[in-house]
Amino acid sequence: MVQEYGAANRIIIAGHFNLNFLLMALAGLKVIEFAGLAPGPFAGLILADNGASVGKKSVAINPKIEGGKALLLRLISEADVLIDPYRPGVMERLGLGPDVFLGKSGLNKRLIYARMVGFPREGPHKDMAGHDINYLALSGVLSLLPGQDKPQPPINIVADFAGGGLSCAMGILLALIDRGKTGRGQVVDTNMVSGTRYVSSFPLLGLLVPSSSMAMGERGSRLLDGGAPFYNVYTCGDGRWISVGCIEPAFYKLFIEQFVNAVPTDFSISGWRPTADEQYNQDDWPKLKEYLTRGFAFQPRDYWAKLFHGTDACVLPVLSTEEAAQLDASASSFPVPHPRISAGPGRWVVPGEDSLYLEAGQHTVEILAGLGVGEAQMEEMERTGAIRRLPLDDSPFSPMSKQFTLEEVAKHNKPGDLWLAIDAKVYDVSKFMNMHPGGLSVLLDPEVSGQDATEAFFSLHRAEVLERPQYKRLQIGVIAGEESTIVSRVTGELSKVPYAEPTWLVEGYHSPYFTENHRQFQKAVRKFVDEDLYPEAQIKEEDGTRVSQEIVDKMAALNINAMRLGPGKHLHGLTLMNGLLVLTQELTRCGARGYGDGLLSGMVIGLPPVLNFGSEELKARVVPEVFQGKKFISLAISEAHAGSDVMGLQTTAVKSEDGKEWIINGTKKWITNGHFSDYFTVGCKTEDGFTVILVERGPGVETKHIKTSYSPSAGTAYITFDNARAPVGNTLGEEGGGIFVMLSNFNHERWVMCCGSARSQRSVVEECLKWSAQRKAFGKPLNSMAVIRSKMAGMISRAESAQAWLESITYQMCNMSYKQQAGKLAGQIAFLKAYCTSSAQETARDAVQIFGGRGITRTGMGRYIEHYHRTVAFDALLGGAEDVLRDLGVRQALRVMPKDSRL
Ligand code: HEM
Repeated sequence: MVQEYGAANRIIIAGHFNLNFLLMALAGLKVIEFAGLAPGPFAGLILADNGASVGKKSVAINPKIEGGKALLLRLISEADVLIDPYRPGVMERLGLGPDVFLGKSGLNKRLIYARMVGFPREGPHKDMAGHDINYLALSGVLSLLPGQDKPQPPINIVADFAGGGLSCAMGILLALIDRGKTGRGQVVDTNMVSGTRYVSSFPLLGLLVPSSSMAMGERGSRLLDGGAPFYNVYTCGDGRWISVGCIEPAFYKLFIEQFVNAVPTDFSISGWRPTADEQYNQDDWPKLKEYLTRGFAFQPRDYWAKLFHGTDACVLPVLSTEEAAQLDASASSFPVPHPRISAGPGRWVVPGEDSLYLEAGQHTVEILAGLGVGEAQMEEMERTGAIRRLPLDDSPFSPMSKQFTLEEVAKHNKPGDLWLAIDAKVYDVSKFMNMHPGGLSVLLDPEVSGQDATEAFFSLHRAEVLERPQYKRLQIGVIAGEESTIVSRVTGELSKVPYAEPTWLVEGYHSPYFTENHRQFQKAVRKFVDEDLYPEAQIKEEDGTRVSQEIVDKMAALNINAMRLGPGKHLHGLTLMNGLLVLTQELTRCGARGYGDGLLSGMVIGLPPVLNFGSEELKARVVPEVFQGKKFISLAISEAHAGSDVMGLQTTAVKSEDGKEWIINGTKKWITNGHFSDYFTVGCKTEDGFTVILVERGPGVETKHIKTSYSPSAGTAYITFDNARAPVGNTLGEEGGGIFVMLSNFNHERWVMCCGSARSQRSVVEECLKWSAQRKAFGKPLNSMAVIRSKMAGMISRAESAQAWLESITYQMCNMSYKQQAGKLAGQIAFLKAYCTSSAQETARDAVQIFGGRGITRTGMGRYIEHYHRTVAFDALLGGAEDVLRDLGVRQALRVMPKDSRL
């Protein structure tokens, strides 16, 4: 079926019907991209990255069939932009040319009809096939490019992506601006030959100016094409490369003097050594080139990179793509969209693994359903060939409906024709086998190829592997008469594994604290976590980008943001979902520690001082927009100089001469969410002692990412305040009374951390129980060994006692005022937090022992355990280090010791 659909008939829709990306530049824009080769999708990607969609969706429609064409007309009539990547005439022949939409009685006069062809639309090559290299050739630009004997193409970057895709996207943006003024759409015409010439304007114009570097010399002998020795790439001692680009005499001087110093003193080219003032003496260039070529070979690349780092010598290492990805703040292998637009820093959606594999027709059902096309109509259209949709599990077209016997499967046991059965499902891995991350040989093993490989599979993969779309579609049917028995995560449901849920959620147990309402509430939050939060958390923890605005908006709509601050006046008038403990514990289940903190934990600890100690005017301005997820806040207390020791802080705030503003100077470190915060609740040293002030991002406030052991998704920042200003009205609490502001905050912060820690210990218990049951060692399941069971006993006891103590303290909190809590519970909470985090570390260590090598591997079976173990120390430090808290607890107790007590 797939093959019947030629490229010209497939449609990619980069647009979503119900999106609400208010903060992104192209929010709500619906783009229809007819599937083509690289440049069209790139133009679509640029639009999608800026808000036109959450990633692309694919619908497969055949426009040559009656119903298909009608559908297309409808879709395009509702679109803002259409991207046509076909040769001239194709769209017209399909009856979908620009006139149909933009003409006199056109169907969509606001449509921006972007067309992209290789050769100029009117020229002599217009009907010919071609590729990047041909467009480059015809543009004249290829003749300028370096390469021995003949020019070499610089992959397909210039014509396809710069001259084609990028130009096309720019044309669309220009047309959108124009539409904003006139209300009318128009045709945007891009061809890659002219586009290439345009992006090459400067070199091409340079050729016309006799004195320019482009006009001097032949290809390969010019300033920027490898001719100049000081603008070149050299191979270093370790075989890696370094780039040199010091064109300006001042930069060259810096470079050459340092270089000559770095090579052995007796090194020369037959007695010749370069000098700083002979840079442009072309007669010396061959000698200079040889000098640099041999000179760079004395040392490895990174030696040179370090030597010139931070200087103006313009010498930088040629990084591999992997190294370059690491340098990116997000350390993402997927390039982050560019340019960044300050209105929404980092608020784009980086495609996850799923959207890297877009299959024609993957979203046909979703998109047509959005148009109101019913199942019966879709079925009919599929029958006539007007549409193609990918099978869905529960549709009659699902592979579930195709049945095979194990004997039939066994016939497909060779390279190129390889099937296997896993958990009563049949997979055709013929095409996948060469890409299998575990290698080809394991799949060709006689015990596996054509066989029921369930046991082999589950001892090496997490069940969720088969749920990823790119693997799910390998399934071609089921084994007749057999039923799947393996359950991985059942979205929204409680786990059946013992101790995987707190007792109040387990059937047959009772609780003095929780009611049916709480259970209902838990169910609602779990659904949100499993369906929306978990998938995004897994992607973003890896790619390091922050929580999406879509999730923030959803949490705002559910009033989750407001609820996370616990009971109080701020909840008045909001649609309430009860139970902060429940909420916090469920959110922890997103299973991604950095992302979890990125999920506005800055608000959880940074906003209460505003709520409880801010002026009415300040609260009215700040609180609603933070709850609505429009602005972000963080708590900025700790410094490189002082962490748990609040009185040792060095950031100062002094009043301006007119007494109206605070002027703040100093630095803050490890500020969760700081990198994307608009507000900072800052602890400052003032004349009267310690004062907390709300500072808004503005002049004098800079934030930098700190690379910690968890994901940059948390936005952990180093903040500098250089004469930053805040109105005196932004003071939280009394001047000099900061310690009281913080004390009431500490209880809340620590208690929240206990909720998270107790819940994640439980998740580790679940992982270990499952793994020790399915993993065989020495011929028996791991859990048949007493040492393993003993470790499990410790883990379970710790998780249960943390939860029980937490529930008891929470009950006390519910029945005490903040003031009473400060007196009676600060010590209890401090002890609990220290207990939670120390037991968490013990549990993490034991879990790694149980998982073995997998427990230190970031992908595969042990990935949660690896993640947990790597990030568990955060809790033990944030909100007060363990020893400090324990001591605080004892000191609090000593304070209330009866003076007259004797043994
Ligand atoms: C539809 C079938 C299969 C799919 C989609 C699949 C997919 C994968 C993936 C994604 C990985 C990377 C590890 C991870 O991230 O979890 C992997 C690893 C591996 N696979 Fe498969 N696999 C399949 C079948 C099998 C079978 C039947 C075997 C039989 C022995 C096998 C043996 C392995 C091995 C040995 C590894 C390396 C495990 C490690 O590094 O610990 N795979 N596979």
